[in-house]
Amino acid sequence: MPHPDTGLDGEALMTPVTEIAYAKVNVALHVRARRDDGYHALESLFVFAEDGDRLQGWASDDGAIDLTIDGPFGATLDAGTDNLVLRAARALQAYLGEQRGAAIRLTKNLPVASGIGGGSADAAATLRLLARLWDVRIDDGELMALALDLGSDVPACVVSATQMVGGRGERLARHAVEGLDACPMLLVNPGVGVSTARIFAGWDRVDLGPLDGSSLAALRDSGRNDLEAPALAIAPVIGDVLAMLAAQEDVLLARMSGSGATCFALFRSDRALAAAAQAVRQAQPDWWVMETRIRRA
Ligand SMILES: C[C@@](CO)(OP(=O)(O)O)[C@H](O)COP(=O)(O)OP(=O)(O)OC[C@H]1O[C@@H](n2ccc(N)nc2=O)[C@H](O)[C@@H]1O
Ligand SMILES: Nc1ncnc2c1ncn2[C@@H]1O[C@H](COP(=O)(O)OP(=O)(O)O)[C@@H](O)[C@H]1O
Repeated sequence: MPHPDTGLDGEALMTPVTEIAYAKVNVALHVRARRDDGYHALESLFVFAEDGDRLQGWASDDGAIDLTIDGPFGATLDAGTDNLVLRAARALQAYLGEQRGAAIRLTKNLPVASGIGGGSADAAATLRLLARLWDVRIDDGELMALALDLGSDVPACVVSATQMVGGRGERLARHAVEGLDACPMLLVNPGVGVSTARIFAGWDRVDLGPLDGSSLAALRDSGRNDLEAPALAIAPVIGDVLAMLAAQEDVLLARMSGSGATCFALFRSDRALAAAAQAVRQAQPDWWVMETRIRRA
């Protein structure tokens, strides 16, 4: 069946509403404690890339949510009921208590299960998309509760701006750091998917202390990703990614994001970013590489 955006002759029929599910990066991620509910208490500085997955939506009045997936990583993801796009849409329908429908097209540009919150960003973008498509206004607190129910990272992804994040992901505070806005950023994934739950389970339960997010220098010198060690134990290739990024010219900071395996590097200039991207692609043609910038807070 043709998608609603094109007729049989390819002619445009309806203009979709579009949202970008911006890739999330943890500039630093301190794990402070294991909580009684099984989640971990975190302190993390979240930034978002200017790029990510793309969602397009068309309203329908039959109450059904129809999801199609394409894009470079589309084939690695199931459009079944567990998909976070469908879970988010169902959650919003239940909250509204009415069955408005939509056809959603997800263009999956981000690798799955890779520490840059692709699924969480998709869920958040779905909430934003459907609120626009159905023209509903949701109270901020209620929107955040809906989001948290879908995953720890989803509230921060709803905002998609630089934030200090605490709790298991529900405590959010906008947090500007000089030098981060629009900073050139490279994302590299060596092609291994890692399970977030498994990486948290490998944390050694040693609290190495709070996060100082007062400056880029503090984030670089005393910031950590406490999930790097358990992730390296499961996927040692992450060490190769980190070494390659750290060796690039004019790199400001290189680290793993989230539970991995994607690593990021921040650069002093667009030129340094382009040179590093080229070097990584040349050395490792099978790795996924994305050149982007940090979204302005
Ligand atoms: C590690 C982080 C850092 O931003 O990112 P990703 O690696 O997923 O991108 C997040 O905390 C991931 O958030 P999210 O991916 O939404 O996780 P959830 O679906 O809520 O939880 C998946 C599993 O991870 C563990 N988990 C998650 C969050 C948290 N604060 N403590 C945990 O222990 C739990 O075992 C949970 O069952
Ligand atoms: N739309 C989606 N995009 C990515 N992953 C999804 C999606 N829906 C469900 N998932 C599942 O969510 C899990 C976490 O995916 P993702 O958010 O990409 O990784 P991470 O939490 O490490 O950043 C994956 O195991 C995947 O199967």
